[in-house]
Amino acid sequence: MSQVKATILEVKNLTKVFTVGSWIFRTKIVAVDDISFSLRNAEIFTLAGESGCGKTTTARMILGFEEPTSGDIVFEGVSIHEWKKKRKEFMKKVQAVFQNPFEGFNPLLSIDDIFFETVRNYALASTNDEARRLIDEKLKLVGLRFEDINGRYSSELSGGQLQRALIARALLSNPSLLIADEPVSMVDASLRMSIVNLFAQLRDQLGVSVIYITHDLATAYYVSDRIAIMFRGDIVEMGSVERVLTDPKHPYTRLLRESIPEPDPEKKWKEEITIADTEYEEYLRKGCKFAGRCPEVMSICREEKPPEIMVGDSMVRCHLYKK
Ligand SMILES: Nc1ncnc2c1ncn2[C@@H]1O[C@H](COP(=O)(O)OP(=O)(O)OP(=O)(O)O)[C@@H](O)[C@H]1O
Repeated sequence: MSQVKATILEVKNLTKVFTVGSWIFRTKIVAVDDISFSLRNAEIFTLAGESGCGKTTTARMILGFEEPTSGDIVFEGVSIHEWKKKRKEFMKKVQAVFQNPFEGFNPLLSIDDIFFETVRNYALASTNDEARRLIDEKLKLVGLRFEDINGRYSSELSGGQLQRALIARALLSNPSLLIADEPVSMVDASLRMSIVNLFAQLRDQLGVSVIYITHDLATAYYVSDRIAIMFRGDIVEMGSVERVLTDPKHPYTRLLRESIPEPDPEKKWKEEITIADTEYEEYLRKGCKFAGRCPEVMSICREEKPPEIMVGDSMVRCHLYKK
């Protein structure tokens, strides 16, 4: 009998509006526009879409780094507003793995020191021996040994080794949720699959849930259970990865599957944001935000935002499927 897994995270009508531009030209960007999804225990859920669709902003709100404009996030049955009062406990349970492994460790400290510091910070062990055993155990899970990090600095490890070490450090506190934002886009192409595979292994061995954020539909297909495709702040399609990527319903998912751009390792978050006017328009469009590019556009698409429509077991936000 297949067991229904418990829900670990619920994202409810989450919205984030940024105001950008100079005082002469100010405009609003609805970076995340009323999105809802839930994540079950031991599930890998991918947020995919082009640059600027709101994936990272969603992750930052879940992690508590960004305040939602409206909506709620409920983790293990407790709202993030409540978790704010227990920040350290929350951070033990929800760990992040970011894109650039070279920025993940303080270059002035040896990696073993950083691991011991994390153990101390979260009070995860009462003796040095216990700390060492814990560190060994987590390194082993990601295919590293203590000798690989002992007395070594981040500049001495390869990108792949560093990303594994970052994942091992994230596991020290036995988190129930890992948020991995483009974790392999700066890792050598030949090593990407092995790192992505680690997430599946951690899900299966430890029951960890993972939010995997990526541009790369190939690794998403390989590793995820479910996927949400985002476009200009909206989730336009969501369902099992098998269904969404082999039989996409939304015209944007179809387009994305054919023309997914490579993640750009040079690209970093910039304080100053300049995007083309047409893109601003897309964020603020009142009907379907994809209407301007959709090969199957109808007049209603420019007028009304499509509702969430269930097609089989998946959700599609597209007027084509209105009954
Ligand atoms: N702090 C901020 N201030 C103003 N605008 C922001 C801020 N953070 C994000 N944005 C804007 O919100 C939109 C969504 O950005 P976000 O980084 O969430 O997208 P993304 O899908 O993760 O893209 P990428 O893959 O490039 O990181 C973009 O237009 C971005 O420029």
